[in-house]
Amino acid sequence: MDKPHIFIARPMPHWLIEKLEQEATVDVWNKNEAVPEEELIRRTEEADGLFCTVSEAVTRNVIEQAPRLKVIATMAVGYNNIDLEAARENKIKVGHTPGVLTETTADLTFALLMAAARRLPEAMDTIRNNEWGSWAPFAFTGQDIYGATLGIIGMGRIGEAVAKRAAGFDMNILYHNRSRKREAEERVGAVYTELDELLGQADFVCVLAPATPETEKLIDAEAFRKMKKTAVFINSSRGATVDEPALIDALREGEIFGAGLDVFENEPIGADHPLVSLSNVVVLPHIGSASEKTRRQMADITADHILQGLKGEPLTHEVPET
Ligand SMILES: NC(=O)C1=CN([C@@H]2O[C@H](COP(=O)(O)OP(=O)(O)OC[C@H]3O[C@@H](n4cnc5c(N)ncnc54)[C@H](OP(=O)(O)O)[C@@H]3O)[C@@H](O)[C@H]2O)C=CC1
Ligand SMILES: O=CC(=O)O
Repeated sequence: MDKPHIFIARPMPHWLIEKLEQEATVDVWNKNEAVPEEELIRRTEEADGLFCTVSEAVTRNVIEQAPRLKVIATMAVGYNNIDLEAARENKIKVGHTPGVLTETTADLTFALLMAAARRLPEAMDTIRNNEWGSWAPFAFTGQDIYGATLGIIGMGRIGEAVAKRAAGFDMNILYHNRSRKREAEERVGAVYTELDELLGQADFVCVLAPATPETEKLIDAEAFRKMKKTAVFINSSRGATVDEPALIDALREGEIFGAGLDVFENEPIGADHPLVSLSNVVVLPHIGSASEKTRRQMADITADHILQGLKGEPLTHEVPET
């Protein structure tokens, strides 16, 4: 019998390809950029397994033109780029990587919070540009982190890990979810609030809810108006949760103090993106889970999901039913 066939949508290390080649033939997209839809259709039409990332739009169009496909495994916890309904209709299993990246992403989210609050990139540019004159009493004054109020929208795995870090800074922690998470309240001393109350009280507003139809542009112009003028907005979930033009206006007009962003409405963004030229914004290229250890583990789990799917076995982390 012919070996099954796998398409991997990114360059991957040899050990991972060799692991998959023991069971299948493997085709790899050798560019570090999203596979365009037409190419994705072409490369998956004969595939039994698709190994993808956050950047591929795995649409109904792609899925319906891949009659052999049994498993889609994304090297990410978020799966908003995959048409789950089309996958279910076509009896394709979908796997993701929850848990393994939680602490690494929480580290990055807290780093963004600190960098934006204390204006680190802006201050560093002063030295890079040879503009540091002397110690100046009111140069680069930012917002205090210690003892401030953190509002987390989406108190899931990563939200709670961020709250744990915040507790070490004696922060007051507010959170908003669709449902209360009483265990988290006990573990990190977080207080459940309605969204509007959180927006009005928080010194730091941090979005960690997934991109869903319900969270699309959840943070809009009105939400920014409700925030303190000294508030710092942090987004390391997905760009779709924020109305980006409204964020740009809020930053330009001083409705909020600053922002730390790891994700954007349309990724990648370039140097000409309006958010990049704003001095009160820290921008990162979607690197939340990017530690060497975590990315290796995510790749390995994703490869396991592919192999499990090819054998018709349950996936270790199948995406939850919605
Ligand atoms: N920047 C990066 O590199 C990374 C980004 N991410 C992003 O972080 C997200 C969260 O990951 P993780 O913590 O593991 O996921 P979880 O599923 O553990 O947490 C998500 C939380 O969001 C809450 N939520 C869902 N819908 C809403 C809503 N409409 N309003 C308010 N809260 C909501 C959920 O609670 P409830 O159901 O009660 O509402 C849940 O507690 C991922 O989906 C991904 O988009 C993840 C990893 C890396
Ligand atoms: O954005 C990354 C993810 O794991 O989701």
